Amino acid sequence: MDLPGLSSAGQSSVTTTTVDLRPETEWRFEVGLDSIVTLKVLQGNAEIFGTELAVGPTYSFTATKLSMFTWRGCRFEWSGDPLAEYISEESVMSSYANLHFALEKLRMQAAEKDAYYEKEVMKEVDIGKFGSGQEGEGPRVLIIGSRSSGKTTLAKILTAYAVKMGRSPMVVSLDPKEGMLSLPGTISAASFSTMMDVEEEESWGSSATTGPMHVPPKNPAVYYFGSDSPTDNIRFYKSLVSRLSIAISSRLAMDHMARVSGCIIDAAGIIDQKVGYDLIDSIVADLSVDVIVTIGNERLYNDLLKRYQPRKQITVVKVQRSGGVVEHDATYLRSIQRRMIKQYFYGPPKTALSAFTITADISALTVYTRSEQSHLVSSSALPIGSDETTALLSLVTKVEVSPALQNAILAVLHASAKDTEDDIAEASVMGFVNILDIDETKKKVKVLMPIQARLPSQVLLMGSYHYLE
Ligand SMILES: Nc1ncnc2c1ncn2[C@@H]1O[C@H](COP(=O)(O)OP(=O)(O)OP(=O)(O)O)[C@@H](O)[C@H]1O
Repeated sequence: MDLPGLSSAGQSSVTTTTVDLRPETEWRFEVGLDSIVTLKVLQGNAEIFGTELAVGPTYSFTATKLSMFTWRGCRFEWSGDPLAEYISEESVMSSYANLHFALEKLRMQAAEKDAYYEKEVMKEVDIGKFGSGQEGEGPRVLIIGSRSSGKTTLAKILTAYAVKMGRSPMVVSLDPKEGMLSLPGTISAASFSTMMDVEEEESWGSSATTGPMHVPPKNPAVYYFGSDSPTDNIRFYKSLVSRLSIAISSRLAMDHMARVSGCIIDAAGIIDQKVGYDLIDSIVADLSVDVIVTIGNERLYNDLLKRYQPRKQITVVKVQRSGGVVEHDATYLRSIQRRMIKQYFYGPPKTALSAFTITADISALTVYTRSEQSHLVSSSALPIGSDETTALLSLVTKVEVSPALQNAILAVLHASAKDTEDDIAEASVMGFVNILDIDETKKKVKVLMPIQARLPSQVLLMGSYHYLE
């Protein structure tokens, strides 16, 4: 019998589907921006991109494309309105697991050497010198493939498996359009020692540059490139990768666990022979890469093999592309980026934050943007004897705080207004703000911040991202 006012008539019933997933198969599903899919593992073991799901709790997903894989089989139930869902028997997970074990072997060797060095050599060595390329360092793995080949997914799987074995790999995202633990437009690195949040797969979970969170935040080193593709300004991009590599080396020098765990580097999908190979070269050199993994591209694999195999310390391997990888079109990418920006200020649905607005004097802010790369001065136009690099325009240029900045997302830099442009171009990111309003008459600017605080630095870097609620 229905209670008055609580009639079941007209209620939409939620259909739950129970599925038995056979060993070494995966359930792939896509969830749209405005829908939710929930799933619960009832028995057996299941993981999403290497991170294990617990038996019992309900996980919910929105705006994502994922695969739940099982090694030994599982029973689960799901409900909701996915854009697509199917079971695939053709998983590439065992080849990814083999790659993980090969890397693990290198980590074990590194740990042995590191223990010897810690004991025998460290007494006499300044710890600051014990950085990149030294004995006792785990593998530095660079993942390369064409766009939508599953690079980020492989990076997540290798990270999750390493963490499961008690490692703390330094994960490096060099793909600005994705923004690992940060906003789109950034490149970043963070040591991962705890499980990833499977419900926040697209952004690798939360970071300390976001507001307060329910899972322990990672503390990434972040640099702001300001747009989606490294080719938008190769010179600035390369300079930031160099800066990031210095930050990584100094973090590794201080962290024994991260040092022997090595680095997992997710590159942007630029692999054409002209710009792409040059970029790969500079990443390999800057980040002292010693293992290159190519995904599903025979020509790329062979080209890189020829290029790097003769250098004995670099190993080039290939793995298959998963048939489950879904291409992100431009509209989807923009929606995901918009969602990441919104969550940065307002929190994810399960931990809503109250963003905070402050008003500042226009004169108090110093805003920069990266210089156009077309400003590069040709050496033939330089006076005889001058060096091209010293004659280049600075990588960043000051911009007026004007209504053109309305809705812009600005990176708050670890910098002071007195710093030179060269210092500003190398500064890392503390967090982000959103310009809500600029009143030129009153000379005031309204700024949205993720937490209630004073603006921690008045030096801001503008990119191409805007946000309007
Ligand atoms: N086996 C799978 N089943 C379902 N979805 C998958 C699978 N593997 C990857 N995906 C999804 O496919 C999308 C693209 O994968 P991913 O981001 O790893 O590729 P990428 O090579 O890094 O892409 P890009 O070149 O755009 O950076 C992601 O949304 C990811 O979650």
